[in-house]
Amino acid sequence: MLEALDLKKQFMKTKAVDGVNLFIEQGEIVGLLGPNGAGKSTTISIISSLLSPTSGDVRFFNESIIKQPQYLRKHLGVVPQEIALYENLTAMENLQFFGKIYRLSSDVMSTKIKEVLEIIGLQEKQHDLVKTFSGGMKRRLNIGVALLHEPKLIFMDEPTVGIDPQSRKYILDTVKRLNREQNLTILYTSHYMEEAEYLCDRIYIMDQGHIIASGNKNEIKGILSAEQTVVIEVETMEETFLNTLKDHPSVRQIDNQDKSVSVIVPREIDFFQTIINIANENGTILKSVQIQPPSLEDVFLHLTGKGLRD
Ligand SMILES: Nc1ncnc2c1ncn2[C@@H]1O[C@H](COP(=O)(O)OP(=O)(O)OP(=O)(O)O)[C@@H](O)[C@H]1O
Repeated sequence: MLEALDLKKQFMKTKAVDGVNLFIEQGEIVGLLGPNGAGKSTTISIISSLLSPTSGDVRFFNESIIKQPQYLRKHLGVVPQEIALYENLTAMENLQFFGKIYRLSSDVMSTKIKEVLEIIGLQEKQHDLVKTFSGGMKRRLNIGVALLHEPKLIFMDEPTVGIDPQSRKYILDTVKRLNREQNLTILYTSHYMEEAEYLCDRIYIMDQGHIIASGNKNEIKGILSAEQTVVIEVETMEETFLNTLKDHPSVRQIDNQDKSVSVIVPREIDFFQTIINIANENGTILKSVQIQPPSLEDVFLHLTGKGLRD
């Protein structure tokens, strides 16, 4: 359906996008994941035809969108990272305003607005001013605007940033439902690996302008198939415990959050006794030690050396 071929975008000295190749098949939910500044938003702007690449091409149903963006624009909905709504208008007035921009006839507009309000669950708030909405409700309306002209393809740029867990779940379930029931194709960018695990058929992981891994969830986790994650919960921990683990020759990666430490070590190694010894020698009281298969977050850490939310 859509293909990006060797995309590059340079802003002065910054190579924001540096040779990105990706494709999206009809009916898929594709994840584009990466930390801040990885180049996700720039990639989305280019493949939405809002920004020209320094070089490379984007094809929508085999036609270059760089020469002919109109066909893509007709069939594409974009949910931008920044909320793009009029605060002093009601939800209904916002939808009507954007409906006019899409040049919907008044009959089509009222049917579509009704449908969209139901999808985003804001029927009861349709006459309320947007400035009275919570962050989650604004995000939902932002999605509603992108659905008005019945797009075939939708790009969502971190639609769950900064909202409460209930709205987040609502948005994730709406994305799944739109894909399943309306065969909407979705490109979804996020910092959250668990969202990608829940939603996406295929995933691209991006860092510093490059795609550093791609595939379905199992293929990506397979990158760490020779390794295991040991999750250590502690009652109390001395700094030397962490430092000794960090310096241990079998430890490939270590991540510490509060009273939990997770280390990636080769699968064939029995690390259990080693951890107990290091804890005893460094005044650390263990609560539990568990061995887990690698998560997508572990793969990310392994590939980039940093957490997705760093
Ligand atoms: N208009 C611009 N002018 C100059 N530099 C830019 C511009 N837009 C983006 N950049 C730089 O390009 C790089 C990639 O930015 P981009 O916003 O695409 O990343 P991102 O992965 O979407 O990050 P985030 O998750 O924070 O939105 C960053 O170093 C950013 O500072």
